[in-house]
Amino acid sequence: MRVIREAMLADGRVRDVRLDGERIDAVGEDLDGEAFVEADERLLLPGMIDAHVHFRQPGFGHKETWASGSRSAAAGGVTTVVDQPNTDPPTVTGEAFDEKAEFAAGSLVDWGVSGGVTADWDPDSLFERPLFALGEVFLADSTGDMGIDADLFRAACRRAADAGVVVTVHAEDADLFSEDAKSRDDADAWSAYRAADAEAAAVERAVDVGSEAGATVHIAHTSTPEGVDAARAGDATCEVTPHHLFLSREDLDDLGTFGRMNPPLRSEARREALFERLADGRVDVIATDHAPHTGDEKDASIWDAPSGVPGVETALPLLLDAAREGDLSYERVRDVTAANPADIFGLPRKGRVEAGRDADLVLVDPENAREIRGDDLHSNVEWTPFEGKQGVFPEWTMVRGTVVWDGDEFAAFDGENVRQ
Ligand SMILES: NC(=O)N[C@@H](CC(=O)O)C(=O)O
Ligand SMILES: [Zn+2]
Ligand SMILES: [Zn+2]
Repeated sequence: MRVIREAMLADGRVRDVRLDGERIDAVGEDLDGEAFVEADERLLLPGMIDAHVHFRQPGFGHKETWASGSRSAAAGGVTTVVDQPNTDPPTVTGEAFDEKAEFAAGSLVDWGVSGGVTADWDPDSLFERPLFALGEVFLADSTGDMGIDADLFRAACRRAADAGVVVTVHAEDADLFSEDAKSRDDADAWSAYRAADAEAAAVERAVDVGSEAGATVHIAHTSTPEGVDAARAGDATCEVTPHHLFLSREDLDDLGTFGRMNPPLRSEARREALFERLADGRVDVIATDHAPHTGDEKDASIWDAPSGVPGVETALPLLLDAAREGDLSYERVRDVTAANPADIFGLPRKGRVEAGRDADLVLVDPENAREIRGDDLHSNVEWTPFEGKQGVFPEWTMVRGTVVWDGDEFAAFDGENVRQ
């Protein structure tokens, strides 16, 4: 059996990790076996589970494909991705799920597909499929215009509760958007329009409706400290994106319409308060909301540009750089990128460097930071909102025992549905 020798784990222990095919066989000292990698105390982490990506197929393959999106994931240390339902057709029927699953079969990393909710969804056929989660359920319109009303949300929560499936929620309350901002045409107008207060109000409603229905609620891309606090107060889990942790309204002068996304960038004070909640354990999950649009599409007025930014390849590198700077512990990085999403979404084989789990692993030299450049990334869209920031990228990424990215090239590998 192959052994990764003397790897530093997130908690600081130096251990050998022995692999048996697709699984981790043992974690210990001086393990027998054939040396596969001398880690020399470089950091070995469980691969990131990115519970929120938009890989765009079927329907929008000019923005991203499962092939390009999953290569980008692998190069960023992500070993499992979960796709969202705002494709064409939207993933709101069993048949649409099957159509997307055929595209997903071309993924280089393991994957899940969530089912969505619209007025013409078909819950009976949808819940027959191996859904990763129900969601993201859009309480306000975003890309794809899948916003739904309160009654349908309640009904959807009941169905999810019956099926034992987690509901993931895009929580913004459009009634609280600030119409005044519509007279402006600068990039910051989007942040003024989709006001910060509109998030916590929607989170509160979502956790109330969810608990009444007996559903387990997870708040997607929580962008404000008030939103995180409301989720915790209501016993919901929450995820936060890298863009809301590493960018704020102050960056919009540079980003222009490329910095438009939902929920939008917030004030620097809110960004700092969000980061504090990441560092101290109040944030459960980091997920990217990787939402690529082409440069041509983004190059429009603030009211016409589509919402969303890519991020699947830069999330772990940005977090590892924050850890290198001492702003975050490696244990927190491990928990929010792997251990917690595995627990919240029920993936017993993923998320930890532990005997019996899948060998989904990332090796990094924690001091080796480099500049993030859109040109170096592997998404189909050749831009990043994090251009010029520092990132610590993986030396290699392994999915179920196969090195799918060796820092230079991708292997041929078939990712599998984590729900099957
Ligand atoms: N976040 C975004 O601004 N856009 C997402 C949709 C979404 O997650 O709301 C997209 O699919 O483009
Ligand atoms: Zn969303
Ligand atoms: Zn999304």
